[in-house]
Amino acid sequence: MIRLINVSKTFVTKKGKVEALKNVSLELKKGEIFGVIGHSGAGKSTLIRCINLLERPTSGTVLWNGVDLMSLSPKQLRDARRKIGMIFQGFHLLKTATVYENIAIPLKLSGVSKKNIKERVEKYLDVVGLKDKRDDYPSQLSGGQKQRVAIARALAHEPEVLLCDEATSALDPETTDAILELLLKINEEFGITILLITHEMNVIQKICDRVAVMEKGQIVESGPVLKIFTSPVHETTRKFVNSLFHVQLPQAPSDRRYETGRLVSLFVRFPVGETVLTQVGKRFNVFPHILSGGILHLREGTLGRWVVHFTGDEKEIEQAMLFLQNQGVRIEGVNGREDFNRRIS
Ligand SMILES: Nc1ncnc2c1ncn2[C@@H]1O[C@H](COP(=O)(O)OP(=O)(O)OP(=O)(O)O)[C@@H](O)[C@H]1O
Repeated sequence: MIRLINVSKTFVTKKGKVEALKNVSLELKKGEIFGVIGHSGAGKSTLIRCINLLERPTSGTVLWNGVDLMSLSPKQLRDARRKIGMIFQGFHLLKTATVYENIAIPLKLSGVSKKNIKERVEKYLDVVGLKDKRDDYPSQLSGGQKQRVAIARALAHEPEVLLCDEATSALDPETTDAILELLLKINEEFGITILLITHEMNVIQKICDRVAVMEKGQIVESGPVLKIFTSPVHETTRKFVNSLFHVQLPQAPSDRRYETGRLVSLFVRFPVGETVLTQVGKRFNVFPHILSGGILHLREGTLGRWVVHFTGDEKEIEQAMLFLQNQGVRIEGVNGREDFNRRIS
């Protein structure tokens, strides 16, 4: 539905050139929620703004349902943009207009009939749960309520895609969860495709189907969320994934407690994860001790990541590792302790 092909964006500033995007390619599929994560300055905002040409790429192609957006006339581009809604971290509401007017005014400017405006505003205020706030002004609303108004305003144009530019970054964790729930509902009930950018891995975890990790203007890794969380390859991706599991690794190699046995990090999908360590304990003469880790609920399923110290007979431990691998568990040596963890082939 949206395809970026080798998109680059260079800003020319007084201090010199800034390559904000370097040959970025990605495809957004109909009906999915796609997340782009990266640290500050990675190029996320530039990327999302290039999708609807709020920022014109320096080179490359932006395809919208097969049409090159950069080849369109201003009128054609305006029409295409109506199908691409956007919400922002700072909400961008009109301070002197009521909630109702904030949604109605852009519809009026787009030429929607009076009757339709009323119907749509009422419908989408209901969808975002703000019916009773229709006559309030933005200054009377909480951050979460302001973002709901912005979402209703975007939905009122009945877009095919919703672009979310750090939509939850200004909100507290509880309000963030409520807005993420709302985005999920919009995706499921109205079939609206969502592309969001964020620097928070929990946003990716909770609602995304696929994710791309950005660094220095490039996508360094991308794929289905469950796969990326189970087997992150790039160092930046690993750090983002670790940030969610709060995995604490034993200090290596000075800690003598782990000189015997096997110290490993396990990535386990559920339902396998529910029983796999109990099975290991029963089948083999080994004792697994979980040192740290946690369980994450992703849109696609549940994933556990544990740092486990296995003690017991060395041959039995080897068998247990093979058993775990056969159950689909990914086993990684713990940082700096690969010498203790003989390679498992
Ligand atoms: N209009 C601009 N003029 C000059 N440089 C810019 C402009 N917009 C962005 N940049 C630069 O491009 C790079 C990428 O910025 P961008 O805002 O896209 O990153 P980001 O990942 O969204 O970061 P943040 O999360 O902090 O917003 C940065 O080095 C930034 O300073």
